[in-house]
Amino acid sequence: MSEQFEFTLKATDGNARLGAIVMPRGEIRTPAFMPVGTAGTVKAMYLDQVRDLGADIILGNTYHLMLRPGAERVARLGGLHSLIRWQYPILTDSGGFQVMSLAALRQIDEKKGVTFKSHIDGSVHHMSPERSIEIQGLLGSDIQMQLDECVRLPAERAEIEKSTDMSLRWAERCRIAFGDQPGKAMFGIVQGGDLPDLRIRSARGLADLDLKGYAVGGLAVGEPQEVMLAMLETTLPELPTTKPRYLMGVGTPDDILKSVARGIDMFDCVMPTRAGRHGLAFTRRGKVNLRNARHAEDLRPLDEESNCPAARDYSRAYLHHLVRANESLAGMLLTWNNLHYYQDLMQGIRAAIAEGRFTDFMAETQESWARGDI
Ligand SMILES: CNc1nc2c(CC[C@H]3O[C@@H](OC)[C@H](O)[C@@H]3OC)c3nc(N)[nH]c(=O)c3cc2[nH]1
Repeated sequence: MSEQFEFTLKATDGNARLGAIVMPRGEIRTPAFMPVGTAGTVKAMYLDQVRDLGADIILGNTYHLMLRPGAERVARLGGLHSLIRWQYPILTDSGGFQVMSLAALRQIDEKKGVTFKSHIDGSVHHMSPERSIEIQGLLGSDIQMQLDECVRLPAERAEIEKSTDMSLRWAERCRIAFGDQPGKAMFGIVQGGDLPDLRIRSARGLADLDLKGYAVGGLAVGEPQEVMLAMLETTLPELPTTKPRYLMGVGTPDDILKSVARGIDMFDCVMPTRAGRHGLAFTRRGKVNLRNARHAEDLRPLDEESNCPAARDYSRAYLHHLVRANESLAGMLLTWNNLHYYQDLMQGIRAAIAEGRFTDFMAETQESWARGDI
């Protein structure tokens, strides 16, 4: 395996970027959608299916994996890649976000980091910036995220400023803890809430650390889409064009199109997998809720023109039955359909940027959704 992490910008179309990250475990074509594999599995999917759909990289999550099976245990078992049988790149989040959204009894101390009780068994855990990087190393993560604090919106300026400045200092500690690991990368995470001056301060502070990549955090936390997009327009010009930009937790297909148009290279979101488990299908003609009784005797497939068997070969009537019966196969087929739809969208985005027709592609895609599900 080569010891490199090389991002190449191949083409631009407006602010939309076509690129690739070459790493020892494989190449990541950007704009990329990264399926979420929080606890070492992309729920309801076999990982060779995930790969066949076009995923170049999947996500793992430090918070979940440190609690179960445990970071040291994963290391003793040979690391995440061999344990879950995924030989390609893995990006792991640092755990801060899940601590704030899942754990009980959370305390944040700038020096010590976060102290929290496991939502699984109530055990108490401490995670400093250094420990988060150590855990991600034990997991064998290829792209590691700094420990940060993601401020929920709406929030007071004072709270956002204090948290953003602390996350910036934690980025420096994580960079030191990460050290020099050829072929791996540590990304900083831009915070700043919905305040442009703090977004700029955070982005410039991280840019000064000369990291291998930059995530835009603190978004997709309930703010309106226009606020998210405005923060991208404020933040992205402050980040180096030669490094990948990753918008955390985003998003719907429409979010992705509009964020690519503003210069984002990487996305992750539980939407396609979680929605699939709840009976919701993403299609070229918009979303279809298979729980709805109108599908009960509809023998049409989700999309007769799709090359995904889950979209092409099963009737809506059968999918409706499976969803209503809460059968495992419902989540399996709809997750398969949804991840196929997302990766097909990303492939269409990459081709459109390469051919200088991204604006038309975006408009045609949005019009197709608007025509609705005939
Ligand atoms: C949904 N919106 C959203 N998610 C977010 C996540 C979790 C993504 C992580 O959460 C898991 O998916 C639920 C995935 O494992 C992913 O890993 C990177 C964030 N993580 C960090 N460290 N900092 C942020 O500012 C942040 C913002 C987010 N906004």
